[in-house]
Amino acid sequence: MKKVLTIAGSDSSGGAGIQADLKTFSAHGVFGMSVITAVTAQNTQGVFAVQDITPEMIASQLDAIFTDIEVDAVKIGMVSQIDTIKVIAEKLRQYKPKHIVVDPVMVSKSGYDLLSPDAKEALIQELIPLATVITPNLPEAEVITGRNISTLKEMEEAAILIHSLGAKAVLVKGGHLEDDATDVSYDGYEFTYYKGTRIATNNTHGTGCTLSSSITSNLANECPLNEAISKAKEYITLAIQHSFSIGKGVGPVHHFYSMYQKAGIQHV
Ligand SMILES: Nc1ncnc2c1ncn2[C@@H]1O[C@H](COP(=O)(O)OP(=O)(O)OP(=O)(O)O)[C@@H](O)[C@H]1O
Ligand SMILES: Cc1ncc(COP(=O)(O)O)c(N)n1
Repeated sequence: MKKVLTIAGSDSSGGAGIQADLKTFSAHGVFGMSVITAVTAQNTQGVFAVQDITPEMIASQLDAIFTDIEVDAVKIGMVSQIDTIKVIAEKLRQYKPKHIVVDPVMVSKSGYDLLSPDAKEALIQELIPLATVITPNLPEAEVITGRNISTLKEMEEAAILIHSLGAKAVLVKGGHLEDDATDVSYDGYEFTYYKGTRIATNNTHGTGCTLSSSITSNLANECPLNEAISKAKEYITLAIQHSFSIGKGVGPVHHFYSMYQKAGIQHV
């Protein structure tokens, strides 16, 4: 069984962060491990408090995993602070996992800063050069490039710019577009388009975490990058189609559909 690691924050309500990542890993049949960077008190309505884990504790978690277990792919989500980013980058440069998927989480769907504003530059300089693929949504791509992005053409231009910062490939996600939820990737040679019809639902908590964890699982399972992304796009589309309301705000996506489907069991 392939072994995958998420380095991310905990979402107490289970829709995003570490919890979404581990659910996605299980649904893909890979063995999930986690390094927790921050604990958030959040629910479907908002983020109410954040406690960052110390850089020393993050380093210890990474050492514990990498000195014992061969890791097939890593995903990075919420990284919170400059020192958190620096220690993660240092350890990943030391242990050199084959695949690193960077989801540059900045602001939650509910509008809370999950990345300290002064840490944006560190994320760009330290994590982008390590990325097999980086998966910004439109607001994140705007912060990284300093440009406004609202069309497919502007998404392509942003992908070229972010690629030039050192990522091997870039996937600009269209979840925040007005029309279709089409994503575009660029690997330095060509663009690939992942078409998605917009699903009319408010329950999209953790879509980005789920997509990046699905890509990570597929890379661990030795899919070439474009196939890893297109399978992940199918997975997130099904997960959004089967999302549901819990609580009073933005509900989570459904993670077990592919398992039910494989087993021939009706979705419940
Ligand atoms: N309403 C929707 N219908 C269909 N696909 C969607 C919808 N919303 C998002 N997606 C898709 O979900 C994936 C994640 O994109 P999105 O832009 O939502 O990421 P994100 O903003 O980083 O998510 P999050 O911040 O919740 O982790 C992309 O493939 C995007 O196209
Ligand atoms: C710990 C953690 N990581 C990531 C997100 C982003 O997800 P969303 O944009 O859906 O709020 C989050 N809310 N919490």
